[in-house]
Amino acid sequence: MASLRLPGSKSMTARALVLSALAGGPSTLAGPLRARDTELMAGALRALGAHMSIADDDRWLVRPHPLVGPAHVDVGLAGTIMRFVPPVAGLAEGRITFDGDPQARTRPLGPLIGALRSLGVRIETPATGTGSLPLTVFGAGRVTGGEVVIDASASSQLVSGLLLAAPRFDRGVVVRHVGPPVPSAPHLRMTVQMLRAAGAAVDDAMPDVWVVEPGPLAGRGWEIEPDLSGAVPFFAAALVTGGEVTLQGWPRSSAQPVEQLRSLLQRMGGDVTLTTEGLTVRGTGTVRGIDADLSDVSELTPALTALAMLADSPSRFSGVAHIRGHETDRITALAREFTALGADLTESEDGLEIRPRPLRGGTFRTYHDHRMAHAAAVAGLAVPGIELDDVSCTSKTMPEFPALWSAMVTGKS
Ligand SMILES: O=C(O)C1=C[C@@H](OP(=O)(O)O)[C@@H](O)[C@H](O)C1
Ligand SMILES: C=C(OP(=O)(O)O)C(=O)O
Repeated sequence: MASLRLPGSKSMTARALVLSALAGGPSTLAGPLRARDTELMAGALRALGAHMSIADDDRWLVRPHPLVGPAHVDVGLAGTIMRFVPPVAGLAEGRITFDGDPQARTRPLGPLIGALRSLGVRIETPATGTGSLPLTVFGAGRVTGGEVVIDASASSQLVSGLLLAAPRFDRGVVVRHVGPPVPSAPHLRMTVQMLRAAGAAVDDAMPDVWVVEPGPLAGRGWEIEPDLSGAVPFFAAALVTGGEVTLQGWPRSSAQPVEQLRSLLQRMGGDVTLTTEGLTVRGTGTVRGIDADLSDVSELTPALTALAMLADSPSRFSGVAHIRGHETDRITALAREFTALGADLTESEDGLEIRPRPLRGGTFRTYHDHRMAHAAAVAGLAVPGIELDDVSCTSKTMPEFPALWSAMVTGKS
């Protein structure tokens, strides 16, 4: 039995920082995530002029300030920064350059660049550019805004980025998605919910259309929920071992996709309950294979794949073609690394088919991807001798992952 206190949600922390930097007065973030992605996000907004006090682990303070360049934004490997900050840079005055880790340069950004240009933002990319980093925004101090059509099938963040800055555009924004389905719908709902909490008028009643009216954003106190995605490998551990894992401090009502997760874990043989202590997952030690569309919770694919490999029947995961553009091509990376450990799994264009059979130990490459490390950790509960080539990638969203994991495994949490 383990009871864990996990850091705040990466997605909520990123949104709260952006909305706070664009607000008319100061804001606080209670329980923020301190990790590479969110520290770089705070650094990016600070480079644009916002005052960020983030020394205290439990409470960050943001004081908005007029946005100005010149500035350089290091996005690291964070999708949230490369998609949420260029629209903010358009509102700043001056030249703002963006770049990141080598793998960040392969992540899809073209639709956002095109959309921002059509909304009146001047952006330059190298002549050899392929619709990704590096790029330069020549901020004019204002963005006209208006209607824009975008294919956001590569990432919901392409829409979220436009929406978060849109109240500050002269005409707000109407975003229409055209193309294959936009993944990660719960993250879009989180964007809309947090915009409304900051006082923005948002209409998302029509499928694939989002309308944000121009208007002020209010500074406020943000309560950041514990990170549900970061909790999933720990919940998976409960299923694999037949144990019980509680995520402390879980709110009664959440902006994260807890119902989708509950349904998946229950179908795989777990029991999920919300008590006064938190969100508790119980396992029986038997894991069941499932056929599931993971598009709502695509970032959980690596941990769920590891779980499916330890199940008593095959699984098929679909709906996640776009995770080939996450920190690494997660479909290929999972297939390659688990096959090397003796697994029988095959890639499809939009997912994975997993036929469980005994695995052996060996080296598991993470490709700088924190969630690959989570997958290996889950598999390692049942298979001795799996060695990660690099565990430091977990600092992207949870630097304390290695310590928390070993505390759980050794019964100290
Ligand atoms: O907006 C966000 O905070 C996120 C949206 C999702 O991105 P995609 O839609 O690209 O999957 C998710 O996978 C990512 O980890 C965080
Ligand atoms: C896809 C992820 O991150 P990012 O915000 O960089 O897209 C993730 O955390 O699984």
